[in-house]
Amino acid sequence: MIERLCAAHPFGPDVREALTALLEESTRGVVEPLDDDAPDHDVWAAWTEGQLGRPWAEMSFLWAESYFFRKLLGATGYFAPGPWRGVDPFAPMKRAELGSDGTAETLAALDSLPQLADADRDTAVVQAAVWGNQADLAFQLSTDASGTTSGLVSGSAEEFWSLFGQAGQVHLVADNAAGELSADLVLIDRLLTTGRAEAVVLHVKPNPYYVSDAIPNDVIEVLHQLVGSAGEASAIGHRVQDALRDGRIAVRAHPFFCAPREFSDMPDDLRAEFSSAAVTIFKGDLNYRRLVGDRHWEPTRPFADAVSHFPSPLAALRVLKSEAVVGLSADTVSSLDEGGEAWRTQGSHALVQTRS
Ligand SMILES: O=P(O)(O)OC[C@@]1(O)O[C@H](CO)[C@@H](O)[C@@H]1O
Repeated sequence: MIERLCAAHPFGPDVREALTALLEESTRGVVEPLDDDAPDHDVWAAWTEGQLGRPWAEMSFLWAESYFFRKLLGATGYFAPGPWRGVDPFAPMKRAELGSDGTAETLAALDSLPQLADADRDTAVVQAAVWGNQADLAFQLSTDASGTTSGLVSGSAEEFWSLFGQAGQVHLVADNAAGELSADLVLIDRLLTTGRAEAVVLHVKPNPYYVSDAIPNDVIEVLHQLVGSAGEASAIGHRVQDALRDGRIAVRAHPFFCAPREFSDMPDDLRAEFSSAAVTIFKGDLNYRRLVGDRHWEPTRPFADAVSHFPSPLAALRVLKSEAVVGLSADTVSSLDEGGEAWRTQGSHALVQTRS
C-alpha cells in the first residue's frame, strides 16, 4: 500500500522516509506515540493509553489497523503545514475507481430502475448497496479478495425494508467512497422518495482511513459524478443535491468513526444521536466488526445479542472480509464450511442483518 502511495504521489524524501519508518515500526517495532501536532492529539492520547512501547504484533487487529492509518496521515503531512496538508493520500485510488468502467456501468444500470415494480426496485437498490461494499482497496490489497459474489449468507432485502415503519430520521454510517458511496446515495434517495425517511444523516469519516473510506469531499465527488452523468443516475444526483440543500440530508463526520474502538464504546453525544434514529444502517466490514465486536464469536450467536448495546433499530449491510460473524444458522455455517472456501474473508459472501 505504501509503495502504491509513493507511486501515486510525488512525495519528497522526508515523507518517503516517514512512510518507511512507519512500515518498519508497524511490522517489526513497538507502538510509538504520534509525532505530529494534529488537533486530535488528546483523543488519541486516550486511545493509545497503555499501548505505547508494546510490540505492534501484540495489538488487536482493530486497534493496530486504525492506529496505522492515523500514523500514515502523520507521515504524509496531512496535518502539518506544507504542500500535503489536508491532501487525501488515497484520493488517486478513489478517483480511479470513481472514473472506472465498472462505476460507469453501475451508473448506467440505474436506468433500469424506473421500469421496475416498486418491490423489485427496493430489492435492486439494497442489493447494489450491499455489493457496492465489495470494492474496497484496503481489502483488495489483501490476498483473499476473490471478486466473485456467492450471495447472501443471512437476511434479505425484504428483511431490510421490513425494518421501516413510521417515517423518521434514518442514519447511514457509510464505508467506502466511489462505487459504494454512489450506491449509498441511491439507497438514500430511495428512502426519501418512498417516504421511509423524513430525513437522512450520512455519517462519513473525518479523515482518510482504510484507503477507500469516504470523507466529506468524497460525497461531493460522487454527487458531482451522479449529477454530471445521464438518465436515472443524473436524476438521482439532482434529487440528492436538492435534499442536501434543503436539509433533508445532512452529512456528519464524528471523530469516533476513525477510533480504534468498537461501537459499544461510542461517546455519549454520538449515542444520543443514534438514540433518536428511526433506523441506523451500517455499511461494510469494518463497521460490522465494530458493531458486533471484533471477536471469534460463535457464528450462530444471535445478531440481536451482539448489538444489544445499540440504542435503536439497525441494519448491517456487509460483504464478509474478516473472521467476525454472528447471526448465522448452524446449517448455513456447516454448508459454508463444507464448501472449502474462505467464505469469511474472501469477499465473496455478504449479509443483511437487522434488529428492530
Ligand atoms: O469496511 P470495509 O471497507 O468493507 O472493509 C475494510 C476491511 O475489510 O479491510 C481490512 C483488511 O485490510 C479489514 O480489516 C477491514 O475490515
